[in-house]
Amino acid sequence: MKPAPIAVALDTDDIATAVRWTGQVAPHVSTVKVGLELYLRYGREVVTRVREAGGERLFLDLKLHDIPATVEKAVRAVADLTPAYLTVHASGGTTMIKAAAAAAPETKITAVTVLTSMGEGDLAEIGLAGPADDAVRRLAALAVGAGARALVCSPREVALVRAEVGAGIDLITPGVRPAGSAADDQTRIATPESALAAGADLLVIGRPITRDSDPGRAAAEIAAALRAAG
Ligand SMILES: O=C(O)c1cc(=O)[nH]c(=O)n1[C@@H]1O[C@H](COP(=O)(O)O)[C@@H](O)[C@H]1O
Repeated sequence: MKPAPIAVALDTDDIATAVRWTGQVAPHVSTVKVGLELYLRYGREVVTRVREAGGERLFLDLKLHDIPATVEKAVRAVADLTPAYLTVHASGGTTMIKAAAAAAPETKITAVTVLTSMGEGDLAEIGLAGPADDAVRRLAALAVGAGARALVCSPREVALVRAEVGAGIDLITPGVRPAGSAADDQTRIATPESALAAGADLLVIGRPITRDSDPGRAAAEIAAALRAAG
């Protein structure tokens, strides 16, 4: 069976746990995501170990955001790991995103628009009053213009981002919660089925899978629900 378009967020500070989760979920999902918690502790070793455990297609979520020269060198430092996706913050601007894209031609530089944890109050506090939509749309257009080949936004903005950037750009949505699952620190959320129906290409799902007593079963259930809905 074709694996579901899900990237499981391996958010743990323990490499053995990340390897175990990967073995459990890999038969059911297309991608695994290594983020800051794991990468900052173990570096490239974790990428090797996760791949050995079956997590061949890698989403490296380092959310880079710095001056263009520094981001370019940081991207170059991990380019040989050939992640399918590598994140930068879209708010780093055009020159920074261009530098990232030039440094890793084989990887889809993935621009994070507005974090899915941010609600209207958080946005107002940093000077982005109103719903997230406008900022997400603006940052999405800027990032694609600068060479980003994938975007991260919440499931609630997928349709408007697709209308803005068209086909050919991968739209990736965290903030995914199966019905009845705790929201945790996520604010702009939707169910897996509705994120996919809205046009997402890849759903990032962490705790609803990894917190389960059987992450393999949890991933298989969400994958089956997506197949049934599609
Ligand atoms: O870039 C990301 O992956 C990301 C962007 C964003 O806006 N929101 C967001 O939650 N993420 C990541 O997606 C994952 C979501 O995990 P859960 O909330 O446990 O499903 C975490 O690893 C976050 O770092």
